[in-house]
Amino acid sequence: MATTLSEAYRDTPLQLKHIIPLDFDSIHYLPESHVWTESVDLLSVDESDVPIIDLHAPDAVELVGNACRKWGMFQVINHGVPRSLLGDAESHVRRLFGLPAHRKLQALRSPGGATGYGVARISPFFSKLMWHEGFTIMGSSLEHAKLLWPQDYEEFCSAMDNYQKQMKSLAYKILVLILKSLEAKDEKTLISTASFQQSEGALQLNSYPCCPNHNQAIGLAPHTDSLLLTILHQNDTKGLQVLRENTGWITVPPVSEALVVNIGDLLNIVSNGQFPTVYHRVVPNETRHRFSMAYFYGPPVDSTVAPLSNLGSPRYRSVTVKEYLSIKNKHLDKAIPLLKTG
Ligand SMILES: O=C(O)CCC(=O)C(=O)O
Ligand SMILES: [Fe+2]
Repeated sequence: MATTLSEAYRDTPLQLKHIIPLDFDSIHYLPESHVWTESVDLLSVDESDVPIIDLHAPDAVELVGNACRKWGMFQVINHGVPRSLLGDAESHVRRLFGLPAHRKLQALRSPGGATGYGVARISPFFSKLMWHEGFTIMGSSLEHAKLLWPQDYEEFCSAMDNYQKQMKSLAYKILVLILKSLEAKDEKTLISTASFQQSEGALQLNSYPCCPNHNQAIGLAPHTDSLLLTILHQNDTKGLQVLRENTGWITVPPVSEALVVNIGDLLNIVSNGQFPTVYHRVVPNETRHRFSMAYFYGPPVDSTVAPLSNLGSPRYRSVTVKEYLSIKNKHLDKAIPLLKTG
């Protein structure tokens, strides 16, 4: 039977501190466990020229290709996702994270599990904890939504289903543009063999409450996303930053109407290293509560990903999605270098 994404994400049981977020309602200082000054360089540049691409522009393929090569990310406008749908999903996210801590803990991710309420999955790789709480959905959110709102879960589930459906179809459109920009001769083969139409997706809801002493805290530690690409909606509060060689951390400003697209590790492999995965992080804000919704899009978990054949001798070995996720779970940043062929 085909492996599901949530099976592939299940890992060895974690310590509770790597599952249970802080009770942000009752804590009004930055605990020592969350002070990052020694381990993270928090220097950042505020102005940003992250590309904003109109998906209907006649030269969209070229713009997308250039952005992937130079930035590993971009923002898209004219993407066809109705504003009302984004607003509706965001209001459900606010409602979820606005619940008191004891209610949210009803839907806590299980120690070896992949979905539900909890801290970021990358947490065990860092000695300090992050100023963040998350909620992960893979497929239906029913199981955990019922625990949060026993009488009143349907609206949340249907908003999340709609949101995922829209994101999946947008992700597919963007992927096709990206593959065209690589002049993928075997684009057709790639799409049909990996049956990207039957792709896998996961939705990660993120909340970064107002943070005392925010200059010493981190919302989400530097990381790359694992699948092909990520589509991110952020509320009107900045915090997302991307790492640029020779410049440092650059803020990706919230642009109303725009969605952020990040290249993930699997696309780095498919592009034979032409599109590097982008390192990104989130810095918390002192006075504003930030929310985001990240949709991770990838091929079916049992399918194989390899550099496209028209892009020269392969710099990475081929790997199944399942195997890649298991390597990433163990090695985080070292996962991609471990696949290098030469
Ligand atoms: O909150 C954000 O802007 C980024 C979230 C993110 O990077 C993730 O969920 O992987
Ligand atoms: Fe991310």
